[in-house]
Amino acid sequence: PSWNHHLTVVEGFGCPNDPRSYVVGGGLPLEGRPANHSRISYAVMFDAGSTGTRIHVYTFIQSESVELPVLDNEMFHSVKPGLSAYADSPEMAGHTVRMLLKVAKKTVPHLEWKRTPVVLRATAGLRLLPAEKAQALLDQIQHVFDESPFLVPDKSVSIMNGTNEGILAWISVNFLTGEYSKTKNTVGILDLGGGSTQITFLPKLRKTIESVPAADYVARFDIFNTTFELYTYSSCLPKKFRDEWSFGGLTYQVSGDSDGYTGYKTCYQEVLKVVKGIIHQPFELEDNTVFYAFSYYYDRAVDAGGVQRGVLKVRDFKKRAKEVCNKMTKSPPASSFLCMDLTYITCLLKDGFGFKETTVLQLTKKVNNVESSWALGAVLDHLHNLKIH
Ligand SMILES: Nc1ccn([C@@H]2O[C@H](COP(=O)(O)OP(=O)(O)O)[C@@H](O)[C@H]2O)c(=O)n1
Repeated sequence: PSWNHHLTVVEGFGCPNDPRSYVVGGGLPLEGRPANHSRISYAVMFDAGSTGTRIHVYTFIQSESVELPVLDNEMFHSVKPGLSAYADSPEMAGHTVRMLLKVAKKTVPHLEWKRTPVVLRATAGLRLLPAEKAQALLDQIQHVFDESPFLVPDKSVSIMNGTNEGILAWISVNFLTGEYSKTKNTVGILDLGGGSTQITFLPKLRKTIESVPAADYVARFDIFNTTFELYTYSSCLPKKFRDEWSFGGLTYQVSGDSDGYTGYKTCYQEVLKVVKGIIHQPFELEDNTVFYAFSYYYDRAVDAGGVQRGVLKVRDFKKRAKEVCNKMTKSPPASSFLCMDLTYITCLLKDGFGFKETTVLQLTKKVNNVESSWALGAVLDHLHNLKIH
């Protein structure tokens, strides 16, 4: 199979410097596209996350000879807060999705609307809401989709489980790095969201698969006549982000304990209580497996001033956590949750998953200018039915 990964930014959407929205494109020059043997198609995926709702509009070139399509374009736009903030006013959730659909209408040519699928998958935010509140939000969105001029497939609006989030993010990143076709060099993924965290990789040793504590740590799916067998683990962990934390229509005031101890060591002991023992440590986390870490891993590394050319060792998180936390004992911090978050990440990586301090992580927001998220994998699964089980 041939792969086209030459994606370049060609046009901004909305405000040109707005990091929440952009379009990438490039791919093959138009005159280079074989007219009879390939066709252009579009797909719309909504990521209803705990901290925001995002729309991805993908343009694919499908040639007859290649099983998977070539990604030509991604139009992306995001809004805050996430849909769970509208737990008591579902019509606001519908309004959010209706507004974002305007992006799809601008991107997809009019004639293609009725052939273009629209799908929404919700993650931790809706998973954590009472079932009837989450259902009211989903019903409202289904209604907006049904009213739209796009193709609405069966089960187009649903809550996705954490395991699928991990697998689909793995598919996305390996599709974008082009590592699918060379199964030996696939990269692992680490995702840390507002309400859940995932680790997924292709084990090199049989023992890693054999030593999992439960069957749902292993995911299988078919692509290119190969069955991939991945180690995947998704965990939902209590977290204290922000000084005011809103969820499901309630706002929680979060404050420090004035009599409590401060500093990295004490903070680490506290975080350890949450992480230790509840996360399975996979048998192998070999130094030669590259892990791509995104979402909060990336955001917090940037906040800590620690991303150098996108590469960071586990011990760099620890170093920055120590500096930030120990400085806090002397003067008030610039960002009140940075100490806690960096300590949390260090603890999750070391004592949670069992990474070595020397493990190198590839911190990334985008791969080849396309958002690193499960959304692309979810579209590929939808279009090609990868039979994940
Ligand atoms: N396309 C995306 C999606 C999420 N994110 C970041 O990922 C973090 C949390 O993601 P999320 O709201 O989807 O959380 P979960 O619902 O997955 O727990 C935030 O820092 C987002 O800004 C991103 O950078 N790009």
